[in-house]
Amino acid sequence: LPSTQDLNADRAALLSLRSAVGGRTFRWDIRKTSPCNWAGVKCDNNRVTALRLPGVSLSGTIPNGVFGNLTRLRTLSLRLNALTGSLPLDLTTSSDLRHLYLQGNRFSGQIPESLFSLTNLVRLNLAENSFTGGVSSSFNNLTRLKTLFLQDNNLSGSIPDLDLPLVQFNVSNNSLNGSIPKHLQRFESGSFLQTSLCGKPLKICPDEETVPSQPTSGGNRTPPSVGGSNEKRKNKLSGGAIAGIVIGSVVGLALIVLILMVLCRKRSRAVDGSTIKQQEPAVVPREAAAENGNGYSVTAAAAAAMTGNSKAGEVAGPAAKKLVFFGNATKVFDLEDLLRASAEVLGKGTFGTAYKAVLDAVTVVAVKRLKDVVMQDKDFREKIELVGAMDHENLVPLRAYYLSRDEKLLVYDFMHMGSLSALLHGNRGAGRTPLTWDVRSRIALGAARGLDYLHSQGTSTSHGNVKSSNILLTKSHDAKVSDFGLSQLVAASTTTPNRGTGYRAPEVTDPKRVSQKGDVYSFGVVLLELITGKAPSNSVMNEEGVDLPRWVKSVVRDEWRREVFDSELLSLEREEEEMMEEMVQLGIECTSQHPDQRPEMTEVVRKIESLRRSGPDQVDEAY
Ligand SMILES: Nc1ncnc2c1ncn2[C@@H]1O[C@H](COP(=O)(O)OP(=O)(O)OP(=O)(O)O)[C@@H](O)[C@H]1O
Repeated sequence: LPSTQDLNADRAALLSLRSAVGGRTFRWDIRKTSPCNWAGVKCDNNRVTALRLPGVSLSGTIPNGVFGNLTRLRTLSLRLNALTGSLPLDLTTSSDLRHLYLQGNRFSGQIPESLFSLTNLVRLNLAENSFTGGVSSSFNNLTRLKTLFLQDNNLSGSIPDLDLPLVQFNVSNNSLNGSIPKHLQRFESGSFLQTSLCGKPLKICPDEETVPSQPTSGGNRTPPSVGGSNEKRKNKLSGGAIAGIVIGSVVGLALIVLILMVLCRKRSRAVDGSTIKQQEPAVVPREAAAENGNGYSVTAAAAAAMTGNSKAGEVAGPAAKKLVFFGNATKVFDLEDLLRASAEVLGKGTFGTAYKAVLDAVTVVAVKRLKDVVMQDKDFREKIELVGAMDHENLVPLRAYYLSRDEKLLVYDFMHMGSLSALLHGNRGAGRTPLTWDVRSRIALGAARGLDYLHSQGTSTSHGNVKSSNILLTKSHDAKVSDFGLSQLVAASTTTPNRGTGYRAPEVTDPKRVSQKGDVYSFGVVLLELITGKAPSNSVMNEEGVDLPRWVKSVVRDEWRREVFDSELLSLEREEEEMMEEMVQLGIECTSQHPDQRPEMTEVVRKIESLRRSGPDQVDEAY
C-alpha cells in the first residue's frame, strides 16, 4: 500500500527536478504538501504516475536522484524543452514507465543500456536530440514497444534486427548505414530518410563489397542521400566518366533551354486552357516582389495569378474583367484595385492557390485562384451564386468572384488569425500559449454551428471538405468555416489523391459526391483533433498513426484522461475533464463507420452547447 512516505519522496523528487532544470518556469504551489495538483503532475492511489511538462522551457541536465524516487511513474513527457546532457541513469528505477516522450531536446551521449531494463515501455520517443553511438540490439528487451522514434539524432552504425511489436518506427536523419534488417522492412521509406541505409523499402543494397562495414562517425546530420553507401563507388569514377557526365549535363541543359524557348514562343501566340496550367504560380518569396507603376509591390507570381493572363482578358472582353460582388456589399474595390494590391501566397490547396491581398490599410482579402474548373460559365455562375448567398456568422463570407474563360477567382474576407490547423499544430515549441479547454470547445461550437447552417439549406447541401485548415479564426477565437461549396466546382480527376486524408468518411470514394453525413464524420475527426492535439493527416505529427478515430476508439475510457487528452491541457478542473470525456464520446459517435449511426449536425450543436453550459464559468452568451 502506498504510504505518505512514498508521496513525500515523489514530492521531493519533483522539487529536485524543479531546482535543477525548471527554475521559475514551474508554476507549482510548493506550499501544498501534496504535489498531486501541481501543473503537469497526475497521481493515482496517492503516488505520482504521470509528469507532463512539454514545451515549458526546461533547460540544463537532469541529475541522478530524481527518477530514483519517482518509482510509480507511468508517463513522462519532457518533450520540446532545452534539456542537455545524457539521460539520467536512475531513470531505470521508474520500472512502471510506459510512455517516455523526450523528443525535441538537446540530450546527448549514448542511449544508456540501462534504458533497456524498462521493459514496460510502450512508446519511446527520443527524436530530435543529439544522441550519438549505435542503435543497441538491447532494444529487443523492450518487448512491449509499439512506438520507437529515434529520428533527427547523430546515431551511427547499422541497425540491429528489432523483432518487436512496433507499429511506428523512424530512424530518419541519422548517420546510419548497412542494410535494413528483416523485421523492419515492413515500414515505409519515410522511416529511413536521410540515412545511408539500403535494402527494402529503399534501394537495393550494392554488393557486399561496396557496403561500408564500419560505422561512420556521428555528427553528420545530413548524410548522403537515401540508399547511399556510395563512397567507394565515388572513388572508382574515372576521369573519363567525370568528363562524360559534365558534357552530358551541358548538352542536357542546352536542350532544356531550347525547349523552354520554343514553349514560350508558342504560349505568346496561343491562349488556351492549357497555358493557364503552365502558369501555375510557384511560391515566390516576397523579396521577388517588383514595384509596379503605382508604387504598390506586387509579387510576380501573384500578379500573374490574379491577372490570369492579360491576353485572356483581351479575348474575353472588358466586361469579363469585372468582379461580381454578392448581396448588399458595397463595391469597395474593383479588379484593377485587386491587381494592384500587394499580394502574397498563402498556400496551395485542393482547389487552387490562395493569396492574401492588401488593398489598403483596412481592406485585406483572401483571393483563391481556382484551377481545373471544367464547368460551363453559366453553371459555374449558378453554383457560385448559391455559395455567395450563404450568410452566417460562422462561415467565411465569399465577397466576390471573377470569371473569365481562363481564370476563376474567388474573393473572401481575410481571416487574420489563420486556421485551426495552424493554431493546433504550428509553433508547438517554447513560447506557445497553451490552448485552453474553453477556447477549444468554443471553436468546436462555432464550426459546428457553421456546418449546421449549411446543412439547414437543404438535404443536398454539404461542405465536402471539412478539416482543420478550413476552419479559420477571428481574433476572439470565433470559428468560421471556409471553402464550402467548392467540391462540386472542380474536376474530380484533378482533386489531389490525398485530399482530405484522415478526415474523409469511409463511404466517400468520390470526393465530388459529398454528403451531410460525410461532413459529420469529418467534423468528428476535427473534434478528436481538438481534444488530442494530434493531426489526423500527418503521421509525423500524429504519433499514434494516421487514423485518429480508430486510435481513440482503441483506448479504454478509463485511460482517456491519461492517453487521449492533449498534454497541453495540464490542469483541468474536474468538470472540464468530464466535459472533455463527453466531447471524446461525441467525436466517436460522429466518426461511426455507418453513416446512419452518426448524429445530425443540429444534434451535434445542441450537444456541444449543453456541454459548455455545464462547464465552469462558461459565458456562452457572449459568443
Ligand atoms: N480567408 C482566408 N483568410 C486567411 N487565410 C486563409 C483564407 N483562406 C485560406 N487561407 C489559408 O490559405 C492556405 C491555403 O488555403 P486553401 O483553402 O487554398 O487550401 P487548404 O485549406 O490547405 O486545402 P483545401 O483546398 O483542401 O481546402 C491555408 O493555410 C488556409 O488556412
